[in-house]
Amino acid sequence: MFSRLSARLPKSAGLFAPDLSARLSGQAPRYVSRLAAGGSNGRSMPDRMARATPAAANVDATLTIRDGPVFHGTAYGANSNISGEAVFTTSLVGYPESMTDPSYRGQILVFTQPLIGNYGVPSSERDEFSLLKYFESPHIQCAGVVVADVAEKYSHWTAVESLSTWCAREGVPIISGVDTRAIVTYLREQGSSLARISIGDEYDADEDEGFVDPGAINLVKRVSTKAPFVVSAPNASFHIALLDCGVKENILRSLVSRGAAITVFPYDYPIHKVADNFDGVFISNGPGDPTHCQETVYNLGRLMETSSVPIMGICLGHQLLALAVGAETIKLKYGNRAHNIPALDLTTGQCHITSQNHGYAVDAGTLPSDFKEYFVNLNDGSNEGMLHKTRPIFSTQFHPEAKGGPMDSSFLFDKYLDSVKMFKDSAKVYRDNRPSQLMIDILSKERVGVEPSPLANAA
Ligand SMILES: NC(=O)CC[C@H](N)C(=O)O
Repeated sequence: MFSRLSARLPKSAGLFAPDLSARLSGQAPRYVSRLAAGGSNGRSMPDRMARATPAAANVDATLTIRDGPVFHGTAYGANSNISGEAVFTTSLVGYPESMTDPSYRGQILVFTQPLIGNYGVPSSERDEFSLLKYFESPHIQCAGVVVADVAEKYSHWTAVESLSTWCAREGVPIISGVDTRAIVTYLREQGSSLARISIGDEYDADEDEGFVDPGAINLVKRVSTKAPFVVSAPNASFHIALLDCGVKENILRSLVSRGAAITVFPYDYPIHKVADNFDGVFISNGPGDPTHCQETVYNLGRLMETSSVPIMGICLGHQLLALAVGAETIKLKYGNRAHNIPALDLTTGQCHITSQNHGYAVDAGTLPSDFKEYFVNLNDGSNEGMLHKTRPIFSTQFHPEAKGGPMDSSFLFDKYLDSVKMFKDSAKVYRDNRPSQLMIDILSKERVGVEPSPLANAA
């Protein structure tokens, strides 16, 4: 496998030559870019769904970073030209989980781990709660994949197909045989950037309109369920309303495996109007810029004003809750995407190794006086959570459900559900015959009307 990698590298290095010795000596790396030549040729990106066929063997692929370098490699996966925001992840394993995480919608995922695909791709098997066992949503969510060396041969007891076959079926291209060290060096220094993967010999070097900016789209709308559905443990003893901004299966599993019933609502559902029928409200992870979800921010503000229900949010859910209480979010230069990021619990002094995938963060300095910072990132000092000083409301920027990643912080689901149980027990109204109980029987048991990822790039 590595022999093929090194066979491809000289070609890539000829087009893009980061001077690593200069970098080691502390000077800025030099990039040789082909962007200087050529103008727009007016060719637009072909519709990705129309070309969702496997890339032929030994076909060239190009990764073009807007206003940046161009990398040439080999095409795998789908024969599709795509565009998105190039971001990198330093996770070593968990590519099926990351690629199906709706928070990656519209992004080109660059793996720093040089070999991806070696344990193949598992099946769409479901567990006892009807949740996907091995994926975080039913489809690949990222727009494209960049990897130094894609493994065509795979081996694992859960594997049913190769990474390349899976991507071809899902309309997602892979570019391999590129120097991901150089790409990640660029993204770290310039920040997450718009980019394109083009298959075949031709590519548009600087056609601006060919770059789709997922930051300008309400991606949450694309990944959220279109109608409420229910996930429930048998004999569930409490009922949670979850706002689906792109929820990962393992968030649902983390709640139902602890005895919850969950009604999952579309992200813009007026949750404040139904919260009284539930024992807790949960806000999920999701893609894109949190400021695009103004309706959700408004609804959450009303919820916190009108109800004392326990609330927990994860990642985008954390950012939306923060916006709802008047705090601000910022875009990070290149974000945090990894499975080993240290977050310090400011209430205990304990450090937890966390799973993360985000490009935005809450500005802790803007939190209102009734909230305090809960966790802080020990790598870059960014905010990792907030906690209401007196009420059962908290949220985290990292992912306590992991998948992939370490389970250090899964205790936060117990903490949340303890407050849910306490709230239920202390409620003055008898809560077991509420309309929400009926919903468990009549609602769909799966996400409703969610578009597969390739449509994210359609006009
Ligand atoms: N995982 C998430 O929920 C990501 C949140 C948000 N889209 C961000 O990038 O910051």
